[in-house]
Amino acid sequence: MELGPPGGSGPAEPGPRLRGLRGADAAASASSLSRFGAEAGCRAPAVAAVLPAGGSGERMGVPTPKQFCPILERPLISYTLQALERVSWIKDIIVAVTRENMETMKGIIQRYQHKRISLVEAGVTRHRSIFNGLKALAEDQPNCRLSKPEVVIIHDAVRPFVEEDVLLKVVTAAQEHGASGAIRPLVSTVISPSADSCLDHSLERARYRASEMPQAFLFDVIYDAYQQCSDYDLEFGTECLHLALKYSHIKAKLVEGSPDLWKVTYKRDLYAAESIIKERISQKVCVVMDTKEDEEHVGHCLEEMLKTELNHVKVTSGQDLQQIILEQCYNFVCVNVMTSDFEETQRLLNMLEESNLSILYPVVVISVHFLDYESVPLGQKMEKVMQIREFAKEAKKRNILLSGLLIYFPQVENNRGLEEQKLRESLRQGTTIISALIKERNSGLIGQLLVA
Ligand SMILES: Nc1ccn([C@@H]2O[C@H](COP(=O)(O)OP(=O)(O)OP(=O)(O)O)[C@@H](O)[C@H]2O)c(=O)n1
Ligand SMILES: O=C(CO)[C@H](O)[C@H](O)COP(=O)(O)O
Repeated sequence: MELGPPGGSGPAEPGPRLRGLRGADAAASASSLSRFGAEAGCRAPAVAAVLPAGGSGERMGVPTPKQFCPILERPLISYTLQALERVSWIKDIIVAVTRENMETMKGIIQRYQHKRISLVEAGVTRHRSIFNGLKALAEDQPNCRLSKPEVVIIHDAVRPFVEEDVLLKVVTAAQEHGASGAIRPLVSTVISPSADSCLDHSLERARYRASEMPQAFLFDVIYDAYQQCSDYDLEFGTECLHLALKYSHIKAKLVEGSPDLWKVTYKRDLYAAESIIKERISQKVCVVMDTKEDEEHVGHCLEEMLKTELNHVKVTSGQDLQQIILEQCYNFVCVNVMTSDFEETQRLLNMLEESNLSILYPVVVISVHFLDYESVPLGQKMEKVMQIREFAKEAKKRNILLSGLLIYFPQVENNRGLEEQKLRESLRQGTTIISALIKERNSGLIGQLLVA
């Protein structure tokens, strides 16, 4: 079986087109569904997805509905859309949003270049929102523009870390069983309180599971269920699998999901989501060298030190920058030896601007300058380095977080041993600073010239 993304290690492929990448990745994703189907003895079904996104996020306790809350300055829902739209075999993605948030949603689709999205109006409950989404795909509805899929995925807009492998599993199981949903082991025991708030009974935790999303259904199974269900179900129901059982008599196949499928519900979940995203985009660092200089070996020393300090991170040299950008590296260390010019950094910034890399994630660029700032008077040499503020202001407009780092590099040779020791110390300190800038992605530090 060939699954799409590599086990959740990297960020979802961006909606905007990164030149050259999308075609190959999309083909791999499309073939994953047909191969999986062939192995299971069935053909690849037509698949669409419905995303309820019409809630107000009361439990989050902030005025903005949680699906529009920013994570690294991008709304949460955009991450979920990104995770679904990179799966090429999902033909249509229907998003249910309230009338008052319709323009906001259109703005998000445009700004982050999301594809294959149709909007419908949300209902006053989650079930009503989902029903509206299904109606947009049903052939019996007037003005129906979309074609009815064989299988429909239902996924909450506030579960951003859904991977292709679990989507594939629920879709294939739905094709065979009529309905399927992701489950997780329970974290806490479920108990039932009596009317006077005393324990009535407790469930045996090992026998129960938490029902998560995504879920998938043969379209007719779930659409028929929604058409038959009562106002009470639509008003108070929380489980689509239950509707399929109650009204279409289909027992859903349950599929084990990953811990990352959890629903962003409370404020702390936003912090958790941000940490996961930061961690994912910090896994690769590219070191770009100024190859004109003789002393470039210090650049290589820095590269080696970065490899030891960030031992779980892939540190590569930037020989083929185009390729590295295509591979979605979001962190660049631009090494300038014995110069305060920004030529190399500027070249990199231009390339980043040409690519669409920073549309979805902030890209960190650290302009490193090896300078003998102890014996050379700072004045003239530093003038150029100080321009970093201006560069950074411009770069920020394109979601690039630029900061500068001075590493002590002795020019005059007097006490070799001592200078060597000072250089190593400065390199070590520089490595720690670089690591912090990449991991934290703090836009408050842009334009700063840090000294190691
Ligand atoms: N009338 C509604 C209510 C909820 N949802 C969506 O259903 C998903 C899961 O619901 P939930 O986590 O309960 O979201 P909220 O209702 O927004 O949260 P809360 O219960 O805290 O108010 C979310 O994507 C939410 O936007 C929806 O489309 N229409
Ligand atoms: O996990 C789910 C389905 O099993 C839903 O996300 C959850 O039940 C939605 O319920 P609510 O909108 O009331 O939070």
